[in-house]
Order: sequence, then structure tokens, then C-alpha cells
Amino acid sequence: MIETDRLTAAGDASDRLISAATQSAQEEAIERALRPKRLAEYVGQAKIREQLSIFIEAARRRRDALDHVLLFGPPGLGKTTLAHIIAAEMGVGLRQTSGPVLERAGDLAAMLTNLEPHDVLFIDEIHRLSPVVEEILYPALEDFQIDIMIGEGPAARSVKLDLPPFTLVGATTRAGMLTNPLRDRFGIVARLEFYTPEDLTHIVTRSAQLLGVQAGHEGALEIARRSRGTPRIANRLLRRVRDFAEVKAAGHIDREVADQALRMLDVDHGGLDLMDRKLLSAVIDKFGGGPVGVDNLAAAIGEARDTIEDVLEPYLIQQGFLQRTPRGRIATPSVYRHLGLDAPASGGQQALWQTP
Ligand SMILES: Nc1ncnc2c1ncn2[C@@H]1O[C@H](COP(=O)(O)OP(=O)(O)OP(=O)(O)O)[C@@H](O)[C@H]1O
Ligand SMILES: [Mg+2]
Repeated sequence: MIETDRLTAAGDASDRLISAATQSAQEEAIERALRPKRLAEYVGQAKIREQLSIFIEAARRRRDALDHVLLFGPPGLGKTTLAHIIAAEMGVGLRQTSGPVLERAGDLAAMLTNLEPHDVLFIDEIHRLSPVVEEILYPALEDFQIDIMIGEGPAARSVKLDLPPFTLVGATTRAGMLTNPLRDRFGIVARLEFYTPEDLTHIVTRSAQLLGVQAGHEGALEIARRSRGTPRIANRLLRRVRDFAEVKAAGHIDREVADQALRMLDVDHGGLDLMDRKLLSAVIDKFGGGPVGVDNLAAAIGEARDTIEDVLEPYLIQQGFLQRTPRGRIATPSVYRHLGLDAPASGGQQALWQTP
């Protein structure tokens, strides 16, 4: 059986080692230092990189603003990084804000009217824009114009203002939560994928050099394999493994040292941590392997539904451990294997796996 006691002691997702969200101001500073600045340094995501390089080159030749770009994908895969790279490659400035911060129409109008021609306006968590702010955005994106209201009551009138041509870069973990009219106004839509162990090895090796850490190829690969396909997690694990290596192995990270450190940190050989295993074991132990609705699952493990859907599930689904069906989440045979459990030989689930 799974050690449920230890699993419940894992704490919530926000303080877990493997959580893809950034944790502290200090970590943000480190992230900025490790963030690639140009497209050529950006590892992986080959398709997106190729497309962007062509679109950017074309826009530059025409002396035009780049078309609006929507970046979506799970946390920590490099959306903010790409937004900065787009501005750098275009040779323009970047203004940054986020959906929840833009509360009133005036907040957005102020940002828009302060843009220089061809600037990038980066709106993070763009799925959380309020409807009134979104209304202002539509004509701004399409015609580089905004309508603002001046005065109140019967004397109020609407004034049209021209904006310089600009590029909106929107980032979201939830493309599905964007309204259709907003999504339709992006000319370039890029979906970021989880990184391969090879790409992550490259990222870990690069970060190790920047941090002055000695990491051999095998050591970097071990960290890469256990980073849930996510550069942010790879960089975080690298720093924890470095601590271990400095105390236990004269500062050198090889495969053995990485493995020992990660085991100590409760990151298993597939990169799953306590939170992942808590979720999977809840599906198996409390709900007989599923199907179980995400709200029931959230209640069972004491996590927010959003955390489950945005942070925990995407990787587990990509790895084939969990299946999302209209009736709820189902544990697949490979998760039983991974956790060293006997998969149920027959029964309701078997039938479910076979339905297309
Ligand atoms: N392609 C890449 N090559 C190298 N390093 C990367 C790459 N993508 C991301 N990183 C590293 O991972 C860290 C996290 O990336 P970033 O902040 O861009 O993720 P994000 O998608 O914006 O996450 P969130 O959804 O939480 O905002 C960066 O600091 C950077 O060091
Ligand atoms: Mg970001």
C-alpha cells in the first residue's frame, strides 16, 4: 500500500518542491538571472521557435509591429521568458501587467496610451481579464483605437483615441477559459509543450554553468528526467541537488549524487513528488481508481480545483498516469505499475479503458 500518513504530511501544493509556480522573491531573482534573453538561447519548443523567428523577421523587414501572440501552457514552461524574448528580438520595449491587476477600463487605457510604436504589451493570466477591460481591448487590438468615456451622466461623451501599433502578448495556463472574441484576435497562437529530458538536460547544464555548479552530463540528465518536463522545476531541483552535493560530494553532481539528493527530497524516479502521489493514491484508494470528479478529488486531498487542473494534472495526463474523461478522472494501469500496486484485473474500469 502507499504510505498515506507520509503523503498527507506533504503540505499544500504551494510550498512543495516540485510545484511549478514561483515561490519567493529570491527565487524570482534567480529565475531572471537564468532566463534566456534571445531566441537562440531558448531551448526546445522547436516549432514555436521556428515560427516566431520567421514572423519576427518578416515584421522587422516590413517595419511593422508583430501580430498579437497568445502563449499558453502549464506553469513554468517559459511563457514569460518568451514574451521578453519577443520584445528583445523585435528590438522594442516591453510593458508588463496581468489580468487580475487590470481592474478598471482606465487601468488598461493608461497602459495602452503610454506605449511606444511597436512595443510589446505583455498581459499575464489573460484569462482573468474582467469583461469591461476586455471590451476596451477589442478595438485596441483590431484598429489600434480605444473608446473612452469622458464626464458622467447626460454630459458624458465617448472619445476615440488613436494608439500606436503595438503587439499584445497574452499568456495563460488556460486557453479554454478565454472568450472566443478575445482568442480570435490573436494572429499567432503558440501552445507550449512539456520538455523532453534531452532539452531539460541542456537547460540544467546551461544553468549549472551560470550558477558555477559542477554537473556532469549524467548528473544533469538525472535531474532533467525528474523535473516533470518543466524548466522551472529543473532549475529548482538543480539548486537543491547542488546543496546536497556541496555537503556530501565535494560539490560535484554526478548521477549517483543527483539520485541520492532527489530521493532525499522525495522526488521519485519518474519525477513525481508527494503531492502527485497523494493525488494518484486518492484516486486509487478513496475512489476505487475512478472515475472521480475533480471537485471530489479536490476535497479529498485538500487542494484547490485550479491547482489540480493547472499544476498537478497536466503532467500526470501527459505521462499517461491519469485520464480525463467526461465522467471524471481515472487511474490508468501504468500508474498502478509506477506505484508498485496490483492493477484491478477486471471490473468497471477495464470496460472504461476500452471505450473510445
Ligand atoms: N526554453 C527555455 N530554455 C531555457 N530556460 C527556460 C526555458 N523556458 C523556461 N526556462 C526557465 O524556466 C523559468 C520559468 O520560465 P517562465 O517564468 O518563463 O515560465 P512561465 O511559463 O511564464 O510560468 P508561469 O505560468 O508560472 O508564469 C525561467 O526563469 C527560465 O530560466
Ligand atoms: Mg510567467
